[in-house]
Amino acid sequence: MSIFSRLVSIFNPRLGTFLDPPKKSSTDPSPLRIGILGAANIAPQAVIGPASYHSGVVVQAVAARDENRAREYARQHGIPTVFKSYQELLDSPDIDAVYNPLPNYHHFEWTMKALKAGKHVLLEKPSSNNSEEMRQMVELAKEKNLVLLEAFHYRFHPANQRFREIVTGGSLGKLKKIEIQFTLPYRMFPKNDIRFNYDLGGGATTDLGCYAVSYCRWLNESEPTVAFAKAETLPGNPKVDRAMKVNLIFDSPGQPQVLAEINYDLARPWRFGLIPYIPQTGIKAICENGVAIIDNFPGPHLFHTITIAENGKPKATEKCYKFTEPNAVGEEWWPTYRYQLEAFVNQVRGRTPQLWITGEDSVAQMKVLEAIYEKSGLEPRPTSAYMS
Ligand SMILES: NC(=O)C1=CN([C@@H]2O[C@H](COP(=O)(O)OP(=O)(O)OC[C@H]3O[C@@H](n4cnc5c(N)ncnc54)[C@H](OP(=O)(O)O)[C@@H]3O)[C@@H](O)[C@H]2O)C=CC1
Ligand SMILES: O=C1OC[C@@H](O)[C@H](O)[C@H]1O
Repeated sequence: MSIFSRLVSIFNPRLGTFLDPPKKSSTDPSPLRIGILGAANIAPQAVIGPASYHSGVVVQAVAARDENRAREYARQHGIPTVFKSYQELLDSPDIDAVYNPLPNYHHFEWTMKALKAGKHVLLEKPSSNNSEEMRQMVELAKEKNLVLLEAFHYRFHPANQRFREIVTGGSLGKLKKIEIQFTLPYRMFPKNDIRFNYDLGGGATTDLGCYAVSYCRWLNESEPTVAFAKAETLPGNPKVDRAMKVNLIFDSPGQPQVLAEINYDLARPWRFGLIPYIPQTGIKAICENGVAIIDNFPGPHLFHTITIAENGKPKATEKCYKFTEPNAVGEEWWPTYRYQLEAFVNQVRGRTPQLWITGEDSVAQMKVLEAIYEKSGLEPRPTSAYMS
């Protein structure tokens, strides 16, 4: 245990355990063997860490464009096998499932190739660069009877499920308006980050906006129209949205119209050019009889508060790190990604996961992202050259 996690443990045992989780005491005799495409920054958080305390999974291999990079990454993260290329990993009979955290433009090609090679795929968000790409991936996964999951990890965490239950559960009345902020300060990502690269499918909409859109669609369980979308771009980078303000309208028969006001920014300029703003990651749901707020919806395992202000009642707050149902799986310190991995493995193994994101959901999601780019006047993200 590092000195840092020891110190954290003293003040917050839950966070301390999250930082230094107990290793699994045993591994299933035939665990799901995951291969990672690319020595990606996000993989330790999203898969390698969570797999280290999931008895049904091992991270078996990594492949990178540069073999030495893959070797170093494997050494750092204790991954037993290194492949010289992504295709070599896909061709291996020792890999059952693939985690695809490549830049968005490459999601389609390498997911299609993985499915063709008979591998299940955990695919990073956004699933693709457009709905046609995702439609083809979903079709192939179905044809091959393989699992394909867009990694919207936030949905699997009890805090977000609890927030949705509060908003849609009835006592606050019907939902009328949603406000979402997802902003990160300037310099959080370097200028050459994949997020600012049009050819790789970058942009604030594909990177951050996708969460906001996904959340609103989940709360409404219907598809919106894009009423307004105004982009801000970086100097010299006119095709990439640094930030965007978006209004979505959900108009379901028999329901009040719901307006979603969304604001996201990948590099929010500093106050007076000197002081970085802290990240904003909050959602406010305004209903007929009150308001509910969740802060930190993308990373509720680190911290979060759900605030409920029902008309005529004192304001209440809740925290929800664990499901309360008697047979529910999970620990207070589990991150969103661990809950997601649980669902992915259950689905592959033919056990019903507690929550799932269907391929159809991910296709519809991409339609909204396309519509946002269209409304804003920015070009659509480029379709993969691998598209037949
Ligand atoms: N679920 C979540 O919480 C998060 C999800 N993401 C998603 O994960 C994906 C990867 O993000 P992140 O880990 O930050 O990205 P990285 O910058 O770490 O890139 C991931 C991999 O993409 C490959 N790559 C990088 N640049 C290029 C390029 N110019 N051309 C071709 N391939 C390239 C590299 O593979 P190689 O090692 O083989 O060279 C790299 O390891 C994105 O889709 C992003 O949206 C990102 C962060 C959080
Ligand atoms: O969760 C996230 O937060 C930061 C983003 O840039 C990243 O891509 C996203 O998935």
